[in-house]
Amino acid sequence: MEKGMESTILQCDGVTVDFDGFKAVQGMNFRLEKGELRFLIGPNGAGKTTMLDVICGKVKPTIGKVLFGGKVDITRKKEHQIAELGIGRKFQTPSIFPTLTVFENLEIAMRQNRSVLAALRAKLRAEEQERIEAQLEMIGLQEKASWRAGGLSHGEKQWLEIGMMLLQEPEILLLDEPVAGMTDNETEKTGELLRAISQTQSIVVVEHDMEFVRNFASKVTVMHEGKLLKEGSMEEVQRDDRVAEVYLGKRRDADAGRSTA
Ligand SMILES: Nc1ncnc2c1ncn2[C@@H]1O[C@H](COP(=O)(O)OP(=O)(O)OP(=O)(O)O)[C@@H](O)[C@H]1O
Repeated sequence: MEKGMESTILQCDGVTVDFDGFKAVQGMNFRLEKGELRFLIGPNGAGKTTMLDVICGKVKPTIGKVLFGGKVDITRKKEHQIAELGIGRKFQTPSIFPTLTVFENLEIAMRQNRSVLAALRAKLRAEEQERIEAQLEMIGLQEKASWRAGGLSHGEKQWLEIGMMLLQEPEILLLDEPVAGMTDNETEKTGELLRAISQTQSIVVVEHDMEFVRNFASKVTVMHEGKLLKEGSMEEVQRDDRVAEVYLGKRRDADAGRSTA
């Protein structure tokens, strides 16, 4: 989709999550446009992961709405129904089949409705073979299609899992710290992969690696104590005194902040 024709794919209105009296998220508003690569940042315990959990249906908000595609309120739907609607979640630890090849992992992901054995036994149609090959190219693993997935590097395993998610054709991908533990080179490649994906899909990334965010974010959402603290470009966010305060734990001198911004 052209950037000028963006429209809202996800809208969270006044989301509050209460864990036995503790409000992990409080009145959070969040809006994601189609084809956006959005970064969700904030100090430890800010509520970022809980927001992803709400969007994918793992956690139910006590108050608030989550509208997908402008009309469906998904807060009452089950996790698997939300996944079927087109919201894919990737956790930090890869969930690949280590003893199967890279290609077989992608094959299984494409045929998610069948059992592993049935998926591997069914003959691939030419068009399915092409889809897997295109996916291998996108995640940069064409040369390793016949490798056992368990033998891949940490970064490659993450890309394989992203490729597996993409074969399920989600409209939104939710990623939790995708570059944690990656080498600089792998981190750079991951940023480029996410950019490429955002040509056709929308992505929300929870991230602590600020250099990665600086290099790849156009819009950043900052959370603090369960609330929206600031939203804007990385430059705008970095200039904000309240953001500096929550990250550094002290108030930055406002004048000094302005003169160095
Ligand atoms: N199931 C739960 N029960 C009780 N409290 C929880 C639960 N899950 C999270 N919390 C608390 O909610 C708050 C927000 O947690 P969350 O994991 O969303 O923060 P975060 O911003 O993702 O932090 P981090 O960057 O450290 O992963 C934290 O104080 C956490 O301890």
